[in-house]
Amino acid sequence: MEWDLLEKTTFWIDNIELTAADLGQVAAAAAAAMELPAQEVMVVDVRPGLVAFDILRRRVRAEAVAGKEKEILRRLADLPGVTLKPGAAVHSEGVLGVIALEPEAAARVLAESAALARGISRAVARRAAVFASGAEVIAGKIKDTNSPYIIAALEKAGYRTSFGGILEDDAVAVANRLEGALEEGYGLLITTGGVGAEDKDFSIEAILRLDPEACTPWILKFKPDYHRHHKEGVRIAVGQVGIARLVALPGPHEEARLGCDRLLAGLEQGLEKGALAEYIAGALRERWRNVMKEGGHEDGLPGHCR
Ligand SMILES: Nc1nc2c(c(=O)[nH]1)N[C@H]1C(S)=C(S)[C@@H](COP(=O)(O)OP(=O)(O)OC[C@H]3O[C@@H](n4cnc5c(N)ncnc54)[C@H](O)[C@@H]3O)O[C@H]1N2
Ligand code: MOO
Repeated sequence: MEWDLLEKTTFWIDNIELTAADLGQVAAAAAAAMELPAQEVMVVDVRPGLVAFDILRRRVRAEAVAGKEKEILRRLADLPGVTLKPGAAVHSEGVLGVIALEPEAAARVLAESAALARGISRAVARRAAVFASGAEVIAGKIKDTNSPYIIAALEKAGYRTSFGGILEDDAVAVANRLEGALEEGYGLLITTGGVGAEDKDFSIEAILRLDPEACTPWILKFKPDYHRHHKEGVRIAVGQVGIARLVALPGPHEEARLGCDRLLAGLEQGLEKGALAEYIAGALRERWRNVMKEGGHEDGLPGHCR
Protein backbone atom coordinates (compact mmCIF):
# COMPACT_ATOMS: atom_id res chain seq x y z
CA MET A 1 0.00 0.00 0.00
CA GLU A 2 1.29 3.47 -0.91
CA TRP A 3 0.62 6.67 0.98
CA ASP A 4 0.72 10.11 -0.57
CA LEU A 5 2.83 12.43 1.59
CA LEU A 6 0.76 15.45 0.46
CA GLU A 7 3.82 17.71 0.24
CA LYS A 8 4.86 16.99 3.86
CA THR A 9 8.03 15.11 3.02
CA THR A 10 10.29 16.22 5.88
CA PHE A 11 11.01 14.60 9.22
CA TRP A 12 13.55 15.47 11.88
CA ILE A 13 15.40 13.91 14.77
CA ASP A 14 16.04 15.75 18.03
CA ASN A 15 18.56 15.02 20.79
CA ILE A 16 21.15 14.12 18.20
CA GLU A 17 24.64 15.60 17.82
CA LEU A 18 26.96 15.33 14.83
CA THR A 19 30.74 15.55 14.89
CA ALA A 20 32.35 15.51 11.44
CA ALA A 21 29.59 13.14 10.29
CA ASP A 22 29.27 12.25 6.61
CA LEU A 23 25.80 13.58 5.70
CA GLY A 24 25.62 11.19 2.76
CA GLN A 25 25.97 8.28 5.17
CA VAL A 26 23.46 9.84 7.57
CA ALA A 27 20.87 10.19 4.82
CA ALA A 28 21.61 6.70 3.48
CA ALA A 29 21.15 5.16 6.94
CA ALA A 30 17.73 6.79 7.34
CA ALA A 31 16.81 5.74 3.80
CA ALA A 32 17.84 2.13 4.42
CA ALA A 33 15.69 1.97 7.57
CA MET A 34 12.67 2.92 5.44
CA GLU A 35 13.62 0.63 2.53
CA LEU A 36 14.17 3.65 0.25
CA PRO A 37 17.06 4.07 -2.22
CA ALA A 38 19.86 6.13 -0.60
CA GLN A 39 19.48 8.96 -3.13
CA GLU A 40 15.83 9.49 -2.17
CA VAL A 41 16.58 10.81 1.32
CA MET A 42 18.53 14.01 1.91
CA VAL A 43 19.74 15.84 5.00
CA VAL A 44 18.33 19.34 4.63
CA ASP A 45 19.22 20.97 7.96
CA VAL A 46 21.69 20.42 10.80
CA ARG A 47 21.36 22.52 13.96
CA PRO A 48 22.47 22.00 17.54
CA GLY A 49 20.58 18.91 18.74
CA LEU A 50 18.64 18.50 15.50
CA VAL A 51 19.00 16.91 12.06
CA ALA A 52 16.25 17.35 9.45
CA PHE A 53 15.65 15.09 6.46
CA ASP A 54 13.62 15.33 3.30
CA ILE A 55 12.19 12.38 1.39
CA LEU A 56 12.56 13.15 -2.32
CA ARG A 57 9.40 11.44 -3.45
CA ARG A 58 5.71 12.07 -3.06
CA ARG A 59 4.60 8.56 -2.24
CA VAL A 60 6.00 6.03 0.20
CA ARG A 61 5.24 2.40 0.88
CA ALA A 62 3.22 2.54 4.09
CA GLU A 63 4.64 -0.70 5.50
CA ALA A 64 8.20 0.56 4.99
CA VAL A 65 7.86 3.74 7.05
CA ALA A 66 5.24 3.13 9.74
CA GLY A 67 6.78 2.31 13.12
CA LYS A 68 10.39 2.70 11.84
CA GLU A 69 11.60 5.20 14.47
CA LYS A 70 13.72 2.70 16.44
CA GLU A 71 15.20 1.29 13.25
CA ILE A 72 16.20 4.77 12.02
CA LEU A 73 17.76 5.69 15.38
CA ARG A 74 19.59 2.35 15.63
CA ARG A 75 21.16 2.73 12.18
CA LEU A 76 22.15 6.34 12.85
CA ALA A 77 23.72 5.46 16.22
CA ASP A 78 26.01 2.98 14.40
CA LEU A 79 27.52 5.72 12.23
CA PRO A 80 30.83 7.43 13.07
CA GLY A 81 30.29 11.04 14.23
CA VAL A 82 26.67 10.50 15.28
CA THR A 83 25.69 10.65 18.96
CA LEU A 84 22.15 10.08 20.17
CA LYS A 85 21.21 11.61 23.54
CA PRO A 86 18.51 10.24 25.85
CA GLY A 87 15.11 11.18 24.47
CA ALA A 88 16.28 11.13 20.83
CA ALA A 89 13.16 10.78 18.69
CA VAL A 90 11.79 11.12 15.16
CA HIS A 91 9.23 13.86 14.51
CA SER A 92 7.19 14.79 11.53
CA GLU A 93 4.12 16.68 10.52
CA GLY A 94 1.66 14.96 8.25
CA VAL A 95 1.68 11.37 7.09
CA LEU A 96 5.33 10.75 8.06
CA GLY A 97 4.24 11.09 11.70
CA VAL A 98 3.58 7.33 11.46
CA ILE A 99 7.35 6.76 11.57
CA ALA A 100 7.22 7.48 15.32
CA LEU A 101 4.36 5.09 16.11
CA GLU A 102 5.02 2.09 18.34
CA PRO A 103 5.10 -1.06 16.18
CA GLU A 104 1.71 -2.33 17.46
CA ALA A 105 0.06 1.03 16.80
CA ALA A 106 1.72 1.14 13.38
CA ALA A 107 0.33 -2.30 12.54
CA ARG A 108 -3.13 -1.16 13.60
CA VAL A 109 -2.95 2.03 11.49
CA LEU A 110 -1.71 0.02 8.49
CA ALA A 111 -4.56 -2.48 8.80
CA GLU A 112 -7.17 0.27 9.14
CA SER A 113 -5.69 2.21 6.26
CA ALA A 114 -5.62 -0.91 4.07
CA ALA A 115 -9.26 -1.65 4.90
CA LEU A 116 -10.20 1.93 4.07
CA ALA A 117 -8.29 1.77 0.78
CA ARG A 118 -10.02 -1.52 -0.10
CA GLY A 119 -13.39 0.06 0.66
CA ILE A 120 -12.62 3.05 -1.53
CA SER A 121 -11.37 0.84 -4.40
CA ARG A 122 -14.52 -1.27 -4.21
CA ALA A 123 -16.74 1.81 -4.29
CA VAL A 124 -14.78 3.40 -7.15
CA ALA A 125 -14.80 0.17 -9.16
CA ARG A 126 -18.59 0.15 -8.97
CA ARG A 127 -19.05 3.77 -10.12
CA ALA A 128 -19.46 4.07 -13.86
CA ALA A 129 -19.91 6.94 -16.32
CA VAL A 130 -21.18 6.59 -19.88
CA PHE A 131 -20.38 9.08 -22.65
CA ALA A 132 -22.03 9.43 -26.04
CA SER A 133 -20.12 11.14 -28.84
CA GLY A 134 -20.42 12.84 -32.15
CA ALA A 135 -21.59 16.07 -33.77
CA GLU A 136 -24.81 14.46 -35.00
CA VAL A 137 -25.74 13.51 -31.45
CA ILE A 138 -24.80 16.97 -30.10
CA ALA A 139 -26.85 18.60 -32.88
CA GLY A 140 -29.86 16.44 -31.95
CA LYS A 141 -30.01 14.95 -35.46
CA ILE A 142 -30.07 11.47 -34.03
CA LYS A 143 -31.38 10.20 -30.73
CA ASP A 144 -28.83 8.82 -28.27
CA THR A 145 -30.14 5.29 -27.86
CA ASN A 146 -26.75 3.81 -26.89
CA SER A 147 -26.22 5.56 -23.55
CA PRO A 148 -29.64 4.60 -22.09
CA TYR A 149 -29.02 0.97 -23.05
CA ILE A 150 -25.53 0.91 -21.55
CA ILE A 151 -26.58 2.76 -18.39
CA ALA A 152 -29.48 0.35 -17.82
CA ALA A 153 -27.22 -2.67 -18.37
CA LEU A 154 -24.61 -1.33 -15.93
CA GLU A 155 -27.20 -0.52 -13.28
CA LYS A 156 -28.60 -4.03 -13.62
CA ALA A 157 -25.09 -5.40 -13.10
CA GLY A 158 -24.75 -3.40 -9.87
CA TYR A 159 -22.87 -0.30 -11.05
CA ARG A 160 -23.93 3.15 -9.88
CA THR A 161 -23.95 4.83 -13.25
CA SER A 162 -24.08 8.42 -14.47
CA PHE A 163 -24.45 9.85 -17.94
CA GLY A 164 -21.23 11.77 -18.62
CA GLY A 165 -22.56 13.85 -21.51
CA ILE A 166 -21.72 13.95 -25.22
CA LEU A 167 -18.08 14.05 -26.28
CA GLU A 168 -16.89 16.38 -29.01
CA ASP A 169 -14.98 15.11 -32.03
CA ASP A 170 -11.55 16.09 -30.66
CA ALA A 171 -8.96 13.81 -29.02
CA VAL A 172 -7.61 16.34 -26.50
CA ALA A 173 -11.06 17.54 -25.44
CA VAL A 174 -12.25 13.93 -25.04
CA ALA A 175 -9.14 12.97 -23.07
CA ASN A 176 -9.69 15.95 -20.76
CA ARG A 177 -13.31 15.00 -20.17
CA LEU A 178 -12.37 11.42 -19.37
CA GLU A 179 -9.55 12.56 -17.09
CA GLY A 180 -12.02 14.76 -15.23
CA ALA A 181 -14.26 11.75 -14.64
CA LEU A 182 -11.30 9.73 -13.34
CA GLU A 183 -10.58 12.52 -10.87
CA GLU A 184 -14.20 12.44 -9.76
CA GLY A 185 -13.72 8.82 -8.71
CA TYR A 186 -15.38 6.90 -11.53
CA GLY A 187 -13.86 3.44 -11.90
CA LEU A 188 -15.43 2.50 -15.23
CA LEU A 189 -15.68 4.96 -18.15
CA ILE A 190 -17.44 3.86 -21.31
CA THR A 191 -17.62 5.84 -24.53
CA THR A 192 -19.76 4.96 -27.51
CA GLY A 193 -19.05 6.14 -31.05
CA GLY A 194 -15.96 7.64 -32.62
CA VAL A 195 -13.97 4.41 -33.00
CA GLY A 196 -13.97 4.44 -36.79
CA ALA A 197 -11.47 5.45 -39.44
CA GLU A 198 -12.80 8.89 -40.25
CA ASP A 199 -10.98 12.06 -39.26
CA LYS A 200 -13.82 12.87 -36.83
CA ASP A 201 -13.19 9.68 -34.82
CA PHE A 202 -11.11 10.21 -31.65
CA SER A 203 -12.31 7.90 -28.88
CA ILE A 204 -9.42 5.43 -29.26
CA GLU A 205 -6.83 8.20 -29.47
CA ALA A 206 -8.28 9.86 -26.34
CA ILE A 207 -7.96 6.64 -24.34
CA LEU A 208 -4.42 6.11 -25.66
CA ARG A 209 -3.56 9.57 -24.32
CA LEU A 210 -4.57 8.48 -20.83
CA ASP A 211 -3.20 4.95 -21.08
CA PRO A 212 -0.53 4.66 -23.80
CA GLU A 213 -0.64 0.91 -23.22
CA ALA A 214 -4.37 0.60 -23.82
CA CYS A 215 -5.36 -2.48 -25.83
CA THR A 216 -6.90 -1.48 -29.15
CA PRO A 217 -7.72 -4.55 -31.23
CA TRP A 218 -9.06 -4.09 -34.76
CA ILE A 219 -12.64 -4.94 -35.58
CA LEU A 220 -12.19 -4.30 -39.25
CA LYS A 221 -9.11 -3.32 -41.20
CA PHE A 222 -8.55 -1.75 -44.61
CA LYS A 223 -6.18 0.54 -46.49
CA PRO A 224 -6.85 4.22 -45.75
CA ASP A 225 -7.95 6.18 -48.83
CA TYR A 226 -7.54 9.57 -47.03
CA HIS A 227 -10.91 10.71 -48.30
CA ARG A 228 -13.33 8.97 -46.01
CA HIS A 229 -10.85 6.67 -44.30
CA HIS A 230 -7.94 8.40 -42.60
CA LYS A 231 -6.99 5.44 -40.44
CA GLU A 232 -6.43 1.77 -41.09
CA GLY A 233 -9.73 0.59 -39.75
CA VAL A 234 -12.15 0.33 -36.87
CA ARG A 235 -10.95 -0.51 -33.36
CA ILE A 236 -12.23 -0.69 -29.83
CA ALA A 237 -10.14 0.22 -26.79
CA VAL A 238 -9.71 -0.98 -23.24
CA GLY A 239 -7.39 1.13 -21.12
CA GLN A 240 -6.52 1.19 -17.46
CA VAL A 241 -5.54 4.15 -15.29
CA GLY A 242 -4.91 3.14 -11.68
CA ILE A 243 -7.86 0.98 -10.72
CA ALA A 244 -10.12 2.58 -13.36
CA ARG A 245 -11.03 1.02 -16.73
CA LEU A 246 -11.70 3.06 -19.86
CA VAL A 247 -13.57 1.38 -22.68
CA ALA A 248 -14.38 2.71 -26.15
CA LEU A 249 -17.29 0.97 -27.87
CA PRO A 250 -18.60 1.61 -31.41
CA GLY A 251 -21.45 3.99 -32.24
CA PRO A 252 -23.80 1.82 -34.35
CA HIS A 253 -26.50 0.79 -31.90
CA GLU A 254 -26.35 -2.98 -32.34
CA GLU A 255 -22.58 -2.88 -31.89
CA ALA A 256 -22.80 -0.67 -28.81
CA ARG A 257 -25.21 -3.21 -27.27
CA LEU A 258 -23.11 -6.21 -28.20
CA GLY A 259 -19.92 -4.50 -26.98
CA CYS A 260 -21.57 -3.52 -23.72
CA ASP A 261 -22.93 -7.03 -23.05
CA ARG A 262 -19.51 -8.52 -23.74
CA LEU A 263 -17.80 -5.93 -21.56
CA LEU A 264 -20.04 -6.73 -18.59
CA ALA A 265 -19.62 -10.47 -19.08
CA GLY A 266 -15.85 -10.03 -19.30
CA LEU A 267 -15.69 -7.87 -16.17
CA GLU A 268 -17.82 -10.44 -14.35
CA GLN A 269 -15.23 -13.07 -15.32
CA GLY A 270 -12.47 -10.84 -13.98
CA LEU A 271 -10.70 -10.53 -17.37
CA GLU A 272 -7.66 -8.26 -17.47
CA LYS A 273 -7.19 -5.43 -19.98
CA GLY A 274 -5.87 -7.43 -22.93
CA ALA A 275 -8.20 -10.39 -22.56
CA LEU A 276 -11.17 -8.10 -22.01
CA ALA A 277 -10.41 -6.07 -25.16
CA GLU A 278 -10.03 -9.24 -27.21
CA TYR A 279 -13.25 -10.68 -25.76
CA ILE A 280 -15.22 -7.60 -26.82
CA ALA A 281 -13.48 -7.25 -30.19
CA GLY A 282 -14.00 -10.93 -31.01
CA ALA A 283 -17.77 -10.60 -30.77
CA LEU A 284 -17.83 -7.43 -32.87
CA ARG A 285 -15.54 -8.94 -35.49
CA GLU A 286 -17.73 -12.00 -35.69
CA ARG A 287 -20.82 -9.84 -36.10
CA TRP A 288 -19.15 -7.80 -38.83
CA ARG A 289 -18.15 -10.98 -40.66
CA ASN A 290 -21.73 -12.23 -40.58
CA VAL A 291 -23.12 -8.89 -41.77
CA MET A 292 -20.57 -8.78 -44.59
CA LYS A 293 -21.24 -12.33 -45.73
CA GLU A 294 -24.37 -10.92 -47.31
CA GLY A 295 -22.71 -7.72 -48.56
CA GLY A 296 -19.41 -9.25 -49.76
CA HIS A 297 -17.12 -6.72 -47.98
CA GLU A 298 -13.51 -7.50 -47.13
CA ASP A 299 -13.12 -9.49 -43.94
CA GLY A 300 -11.88 -8.07 -40.63
CA LEU A 301 -8.37 -8.94 -39.43
CA PRO A 302 -7.48 -10.44 -36.07
CA GLY A 303 -6.93 -7.86 -33.37
CA HIS A 304 -3.82 -7.09 -31.39
CA CYS A 305 -2.80 -5.58 -28.11
CA ARG A 306 0.33 -3.49 -28.30
N1 LIG B 1 -24.20 -2.11 -38.56
C1 LIG B 1 -23.16 -1.38 -38.95
N2 LIG B 1 -22.02 -1.44 -38.26
C2 LIG B 1 -20.97 -0.70 -38.62
C3 LIG B 1 -21.03 0.11 -39.76
C4 LIG B 1 -22.25 0.17 -40.47
O1 LIG B 1 -22.38 0.89 -41.44
N3 LIG B 1 -23.29 -0.59 -40.04
N4 LIG B 1 -19.92 0.80 -40.13
C5 LIG B 1 -18.66 0.40 -39.60
C6 LIG B 1 -17.75 1.45 -39.82
S1 LIG B 1 -17.18 1.65 -41.38
C7 LIG B 1 -17.34 2.26 -38.81
S2 LIG B 1 -16.22 3.47 -39.07
C8 LIG B 1 -17.80 2.11 -37.47
C9 LIG B 1 -18.31 3.43 -36.92
O2 LIG B 1 -18.16 3.39 -35.57
P1 LIG B 1 -17.97 4.67 -34.73
O3 LIG B 1 -17.75 4.25 -33.35
O4 LIG B 1 -16.94 5.55 -35.34
O5 LIG B 1 -19.38 5.32 -34.82
P2 LIG B 1 -19.86 6.76 -35.19
O6 LIG B 1 -19.30 7.18 -36.50
O7 LIG B 1 -19.64 7.64 -34.04
O8 LIG B 1 -21.40 6.46 -35.37
C10 LIG B 1 -21.82 5.43 -36.22
C11 LIG B 1 -23.34 5.44 -36.35
O9 LIG B 1 -23.96 5.26 -35.10
C12 LIG B 1 -24.74 6.38 -34.75
N5 LIG B 1 -24.55 6.70 -33.35
C13 LIG B 1 -23.46 7.25 -32.78
N6 LIG B 1 -23.64 7.43 -31.48
C14 LIG B 1 -24.89 7.00 -31.21
C15 LIG B 1 -25.66 6.95 -30.03
N7 LIG B 1 -25.15 7.36 -28.86
N8 LIG B 1 -26.90 6.45 -30.09
C16 LIG B 1 -27.41 6.03 -31.27
N9 LIG B 1 -26.71 6.05 -32.43
C17 LIG B 1 -25.48 6.54 -32.40
C18 LIG B 1 -24.21 7.49 -35.63
O10 LIG B 1 -25.15 8.48 -35.86
C19 LIG B 1 -23.84 6.77 -36.87
O11 LIG B 1 -24.97 6.57 -37.69
O12 LIG B 1 -18.86 1.20 -37.34
C20 LIG B 1 -18.70 0.03 -38.13
N10 LIG B 1 -19.82 -0.78 -37.88
O1 MOO C 1 -17.15 4.95 -41.33
MO1 MOO C 1 -15.90 3.72 -41.34
O2 MOO C 1 -14.72 5.13 -41.15
O3 MOO C 1 -14.49 2.81 -41.32
O4 MOO C 1 -16.24 3.65 -43.11
